Amino acid sequence: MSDDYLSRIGVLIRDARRHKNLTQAELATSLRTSQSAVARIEQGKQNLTLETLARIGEALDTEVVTVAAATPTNLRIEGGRKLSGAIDVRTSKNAAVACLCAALLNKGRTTLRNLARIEEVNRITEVLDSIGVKTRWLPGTSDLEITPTGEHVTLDTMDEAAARRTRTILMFLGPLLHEFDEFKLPNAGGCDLGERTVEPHLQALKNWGLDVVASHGYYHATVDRSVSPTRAVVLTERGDTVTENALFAAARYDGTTTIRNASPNYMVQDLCFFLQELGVEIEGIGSTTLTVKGVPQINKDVEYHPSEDPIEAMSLVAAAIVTQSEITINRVPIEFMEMELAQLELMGFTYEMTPEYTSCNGRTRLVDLTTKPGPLHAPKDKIHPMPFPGLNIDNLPFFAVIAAIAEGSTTIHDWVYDNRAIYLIDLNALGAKVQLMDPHRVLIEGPTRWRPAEVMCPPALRPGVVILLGMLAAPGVSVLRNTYVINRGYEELASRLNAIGAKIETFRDI
Ligand SMILES: CC(=O)N[C@H]1[C@@H](OP(=O)(O)OP(=O)(O)OC[C@H]2O[C@@H](n3ccc(=O)[nH]c3=O)[C@H](O)[C@@H]2O)O[C@H](CO)[C@@H](O)[C@@H]1O
Ligand SMILES: C=C(OP(=O)(O)O)C(=O)O
Repeated sequence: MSDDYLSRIGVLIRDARRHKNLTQAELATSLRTSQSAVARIEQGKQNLTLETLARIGEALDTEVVTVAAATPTNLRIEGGRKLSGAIDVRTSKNAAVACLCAALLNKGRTTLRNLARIEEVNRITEVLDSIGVKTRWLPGTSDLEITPTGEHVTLDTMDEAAARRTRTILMFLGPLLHEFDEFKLPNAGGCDLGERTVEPHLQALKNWGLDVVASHGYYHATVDRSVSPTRAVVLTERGDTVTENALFAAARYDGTTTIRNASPNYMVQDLCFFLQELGVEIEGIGSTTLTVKGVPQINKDVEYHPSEDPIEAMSLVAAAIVTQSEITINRVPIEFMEMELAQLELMGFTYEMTPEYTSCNGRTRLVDLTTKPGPLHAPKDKIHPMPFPGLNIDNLPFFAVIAAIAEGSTTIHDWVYDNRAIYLIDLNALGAKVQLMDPHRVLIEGPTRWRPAEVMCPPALRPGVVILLGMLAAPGVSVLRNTYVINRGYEELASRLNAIGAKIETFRDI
């Protein structure tokens, strides 16, 4: 490589690292090299092998320096087509990750049936495999078998690159506090949505003696076995994964725990159902107070079917609305879509539903929903999320693309994430009129005269899909670049949409 080329790559790497808020030392740790080597690379003073470039690309989650098989996936979308036919909602990412972490509580074999085959699950199975928990897709199925191979997991061999690409690693704290008096985990990653809190997890787990110090890119955890919950554990945020961590701790605690301000959301319910299969007694599922009678040692061969994804259901409803299509969306977990549908009805949306039937977990209620195309108008009031049974925060971004086709102005207020609403202005490249009022509120003027565009996928899952849906609406050929984040949460989304009439081609650079 010429020196000039090396310094250009160096600048790209430096910029991508800063964008990820990593220090040179933190990047060096994930590359298993020294801070001075990273400094030399960024100054263009270090010869780079293709393998090193690929590893840097992975660590920074950027296409800039990615090569070979790790090149980014792009989508070419021929928009303006109507969709028709039927599509099934797959099982949810968020229940999958909760159950995968819960499998760490079990010394027996766990089989998770019909799991979504998505990148988020792949990252966690990579982490599990690297610490001595064997994972295996049963041939010809989407059933994942998880078997511990020793008395304890081996954290020293953890695939840190995989761990750092997901926030889920934070949910290893709860299961691992039962295994070790002292351990360390790499810091959590995931979608770039601004700062996301960790403190509520640590406050919750303190009740079981866990103390965590974060330094140099790791959580250093110690467990004081003399500490156990003496009164109700009150969560300082009604977070989904916080509640899950508290449940992991309570599940193998030799006693009964009451968890207050628990999230009653869909993935927490799925986790509770799975923990019940493991023999843990839980009362109050679906409410904000959970009472858990733990089982100190769990060694059971169990299977569990996580339920269908309300966020995918909402994504598909939005796809139908923006393409003005009549489609049937099968297996919609209706309890977790009621607010969204009520909000859509306020905007003039109509649909039909079948009677309810039960998901394979035996608990979650499903319907098949048929969308009816028709004109939509802006709602009178702002649209905002609330903890379940409110409108799901992960479904909020889809209202942006829906508001863009509705007549009038819609305000969307995302109080939850510091950095998610901002990605919605990428819809403007497709002709939408989305104005960022402040970091948490956007104002959308509809209807939109869509036009095709080439857009870099935002580094966040739901906004990425929102842009994709805008492209489905826009007549002409659009390109969405670097879509890893979409694959983090949706299984084969492009080909499944193609099966109902979309025209989306997947291609890679280089
Ligand atoms: C794997 C998984 O299940 N991920 C979901 C989970 O992430 P997770 O449970 O990790 O969500 P976070 O803990 O990051 O919470 C999201 C944001 O909401 C804020 N917050 C949360 C609760 C609360 O009572 N008050 C409050 O202010 C947090 O400070 C944070 O900024 O919940 C998020 C919010 O529903 C969803 O977007 C994620 O898809
Ligand atoms: C924010 C999301 O997920 P995660 O918690 O995995 O980042 C999401 O599913 O939209």
